[in-house]
Amino acid sequence: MGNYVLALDQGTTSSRAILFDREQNIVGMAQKEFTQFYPKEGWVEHDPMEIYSSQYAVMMEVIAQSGVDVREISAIGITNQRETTILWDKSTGRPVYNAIVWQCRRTADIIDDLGARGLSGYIREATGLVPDAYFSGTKIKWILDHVEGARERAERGEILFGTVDSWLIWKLTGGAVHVTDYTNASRTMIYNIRTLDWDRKLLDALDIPRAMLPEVRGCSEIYGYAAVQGVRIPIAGIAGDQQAALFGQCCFAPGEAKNTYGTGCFLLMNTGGTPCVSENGLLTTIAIGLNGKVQYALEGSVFVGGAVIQWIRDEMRFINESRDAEYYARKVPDTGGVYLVPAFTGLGAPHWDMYARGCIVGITRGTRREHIIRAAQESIAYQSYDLVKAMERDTGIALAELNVDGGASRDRFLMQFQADILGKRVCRPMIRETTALGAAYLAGLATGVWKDLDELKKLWSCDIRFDPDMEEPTRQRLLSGWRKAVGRSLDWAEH
Ligand SMILES: Nc1ncnc2c1ncn2[C@@H]1O[C@H](COP(=O)(O)OP(=O)(O)O)[C@@H](O)[C@H]1O
Ligand SMILES: O=P(O)(O)OC[C@H](O)CO
Repeated sequence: MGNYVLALDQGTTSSRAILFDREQNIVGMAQKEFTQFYPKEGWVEHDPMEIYSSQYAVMMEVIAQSGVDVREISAIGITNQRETTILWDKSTGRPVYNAIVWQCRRTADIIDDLGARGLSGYIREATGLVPDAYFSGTKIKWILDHVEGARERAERGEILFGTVDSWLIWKLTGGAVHVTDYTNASRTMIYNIRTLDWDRKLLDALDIPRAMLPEVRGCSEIYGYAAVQGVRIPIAGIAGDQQAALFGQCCFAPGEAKNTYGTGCFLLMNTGGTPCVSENGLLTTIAIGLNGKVQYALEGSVFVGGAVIQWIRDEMRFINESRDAEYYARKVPDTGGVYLVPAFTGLGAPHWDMYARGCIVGITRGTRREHIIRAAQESIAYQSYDLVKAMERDTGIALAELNVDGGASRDRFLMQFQADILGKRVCRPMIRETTALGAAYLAGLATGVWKDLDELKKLWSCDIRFDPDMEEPTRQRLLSGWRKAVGRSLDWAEH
């Protein structure tokens, strides 16, 4: 058995590969951004071939760069942007359409139609999800409806569906394996999280043939082998990226939670072996499936988190690099009363408004670029605040502190503001790449690199703590402004 585990982390904006050793040290890391397509207002697509080629390139790069002999790599773990939907031709391995990305709003009317047919309650009950264009189900239907002959071919099993994990495994195994795991299946809106099977009623409602669906497996087992430099490496772990981060933060027990600041923000709490139903706009989802048993989680999903910094950088051109946001935010003592609500693709939890759109309010003659940059950063923390409060109301558990990770968690201004606005300590772990670490854990557990969860927990440690330092009246005043600003963005787009 080798001494290394390779994690492939296929995110919304980039593909990453990270090589870990047994002591959980990062031995090598490679990352590649890939193209985002916005063919129409509110639509978001990726090229599945570019997803695969960028992921394959970083995998090879990290191996070459680390100098590790491939025979020393025990296993590959896969983690991925969730819900993003890919359909491909089984015989050629070619996608039949671009990947429809989780953020894409094009299927909002299909959701409205399901609601009109009285299925909203059933969707919540069976899948744990709030009916929304976010999830894969309506995206599959859209492709089947719009690509000529696709439904008939899917019925014959000639066209396959997969989330990004399935797609990567299919490609890496040379078309031999068509699987997904419980966590990714739980994000499709066609998977029943209680019976642990694809849901017949929802498949019928969306006219999705069962023959095109992958087999759903546990998160830590050998699914197949990838041939790398002539060596067969087992692919032995799969989890959607948010669940992988929860696992990578060692939130193995009920009540343990983390918040990830990536493209979006995702707060997940492990709720144990029975699904916990939210009354505050959170999702019930599968946290992990190990040894034939699943654990559930409550999740708050915010669509635009770190992505608002990219928008400030790429569309507004206020900054050159994401890390400059912190510098400019600190140049002003506050936002001067400005709020930015980044409802660019609607609002997720706790509002679930597909027709909300972004707004900047409170602008005066004195508003400067710095104020807007700071308002953008603060919006990430306010949205996360709303998630924490919803979760505390649902579970009756007051979080003692917030465990954080993800690309935007390196922004110290943001982390301090998060602690201030929450009135809670924020704790950032030594390894911020917890998503990849979670995938590595799953693959390493399946192949004997690590013995059990206790061994993993022993090696985990918090690196930096941010303690709250804001007067209560200020906190309340800022939060009340945020609530007013959110009100302005709701139900904006025509429908
Ligand atoms: N120094 C920084 N300050 C603020 N935001 C950042 C910084 N670095 C990265 N980000 C944001 O973090 C996000 C990328 O985080 P990452 O965890 O890599 O996301 P994903 O897995 O969604 O691709 C981007 O949206 C980016 O704007
Ligand atoms: O790519 P990320 O890290 O923003 O994660 C995307 C989520 O999985 C979407 O649900």
